[in-house]
Amino acid sequence: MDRQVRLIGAPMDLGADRRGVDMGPSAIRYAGLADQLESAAIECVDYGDVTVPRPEELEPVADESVDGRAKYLAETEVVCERIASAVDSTASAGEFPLVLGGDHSIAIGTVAGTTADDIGIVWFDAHGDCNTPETTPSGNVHGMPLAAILGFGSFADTDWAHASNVDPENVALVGLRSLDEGERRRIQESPVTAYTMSDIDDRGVTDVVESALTVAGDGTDGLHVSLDMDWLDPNEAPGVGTPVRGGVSYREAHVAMEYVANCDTELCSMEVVEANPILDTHNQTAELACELTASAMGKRIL
Ligand SMILES: NC(=[NH2+])NCCC[C@H](N)C(=O)O
Ligand SMILES: [Mn+2]
Ligand SMILES: [Mn+2]
Repeated sequence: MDRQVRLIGAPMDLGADRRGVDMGPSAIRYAGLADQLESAAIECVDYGDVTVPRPEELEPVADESVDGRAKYLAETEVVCERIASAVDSTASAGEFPLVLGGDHSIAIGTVAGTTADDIGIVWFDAHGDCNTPETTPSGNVHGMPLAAILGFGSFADTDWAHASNVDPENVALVGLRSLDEGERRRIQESPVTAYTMSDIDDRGVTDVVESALTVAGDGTDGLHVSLDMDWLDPNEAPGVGTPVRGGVSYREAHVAMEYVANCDTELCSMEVVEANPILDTHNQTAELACELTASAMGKRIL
């Protein structure tokens, strides 16, 4: 990374069922992200956290049916606008925005803040995150951010979420192994490219990640990388709210991030999400989040 990295904390937990993921940014900082970047000669400055309302402070939503379909969507919009503005001013200052989650709903804000005309996205996740308020089984917005960014279902008219600079043709999901029925159909019907864990089993992680980077980088002028810690196997990353067996290994995750760092298309933003210290073992998941982002920023073994 040739630009200074600006850390933006997004202590967001309104999109997930489990409390504690709001402590992700502190846990990742505590694990030593700034030091790791600096030891790899990557300059780093900490912007602090964007403000997120706590669920206890919020008025219960009167219309239960709306609330049930996408919980805290109005509050998510407010938080995502704050994240977008932090990302936008970071990019405008010539720095690189690295957003620390928080649950995955924050990705809507990161992408909304990107300044490139055409961006591609690589989404490393066990889940598709392509539910809409119409298909969600849980009502949790962290299961919907990619659908929101791509304007699926009723997200088509939400201009705070639906990103005009992202063509679904330039979006690749990597590592899928848990899909709800509605999002499975949505992914099959859309031009998004999805690589499941079976593809990684068959082809190996480097081949899959190379293809994903080509999908996202071809004809675009910026690359956004979204790293959900539940992409990894729960043995490596136990501190996540929605763990799914059969994820990538420690080394597979590192090599994937090294490929991200070497990609020809310029990286324009990244977020690392879903690390939840309450569910973790000795901060193992946040430490891994920190190591993997350092690899994506260009840290090397030798
Ligand atoms: N970012 C995540 N961890 N998402 C998990 C989503 C789980 C499930 N598919 C749902 O929509 O509720
Ligand atoms: Mn996930
Ligand atoms: Mn996710």
